[in-house]
Amino acid sequence: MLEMRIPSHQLRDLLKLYFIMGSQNTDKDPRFVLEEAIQGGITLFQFREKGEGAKTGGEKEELARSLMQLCRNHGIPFIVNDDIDLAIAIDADGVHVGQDDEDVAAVRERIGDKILGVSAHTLKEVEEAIEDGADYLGIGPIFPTGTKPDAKKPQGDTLIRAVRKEKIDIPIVGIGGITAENASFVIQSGADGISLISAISQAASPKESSKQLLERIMVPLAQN
Ligand SMILES: Cc1ncsc1CCOP(=O)(O)O
Ligand SMILES: C=C1C=NC(C)=NC1=N
Ligand SMILES: [Mg+2]
Repeated sequence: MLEMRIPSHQLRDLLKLYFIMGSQNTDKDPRFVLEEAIQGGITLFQFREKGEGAKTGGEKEELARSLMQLCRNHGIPFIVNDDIDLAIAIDADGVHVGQDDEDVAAVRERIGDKILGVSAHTLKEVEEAIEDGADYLGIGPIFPTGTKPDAKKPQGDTLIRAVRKEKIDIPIVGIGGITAENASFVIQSGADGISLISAISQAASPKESSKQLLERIMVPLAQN
């Protein structure tokens, strides 16, 4: 059937509480963690099986399918990080790519109208990503993070504010070291949501942590 790119307002709602996880980000069963996070109110999920201890090949695909099913049971879109082949093979709802991954325009060509997220660290990268067909941007790291060893220098809200100052209103999610304590700061900078890994994947209760994060951003979101 005729498909179309997701409308920005719909995507903004999805980006509110964007949980990202791979099996390497938790000592628990990732399926349990995701189910809890969904119960706690996450609005979008990204499967990011990458780095030390990550699964590969068939094991990775099997976990992806299992986590995607949990999302599908609750109407949560399922995004795959970096691995375009996997995203297409399992018919995921979208992909997220970084600056060192496949060329964004080429990815857009391959995935059709699926959701396409791009990481950006400078205004130039922001403008290029938009030109190449990105639906949303992941901007960060906002704060220091221990989760991504090769993360760039933390930039606070500088770039998000600069983008909004340029009247560029593409959906934006902040990322990097985000917790319940600093979540509102990210929204106040002009982001449409927060994306994070350890604040939920390493929480004693992923469900309670998700709930608390959502509570912390509701008011700031209403003021944007
Ligand atoms: C994938 C990624 N990109 C920039 S920082 C980061 C890791 C975010 O993990 P955490 O939310 O645990 O800081
Ligand atoms: C690096 C990333 C930046 N932003 C998002 C949303 N996901 C990522 N994997
Ligand atoms: Mg990447």
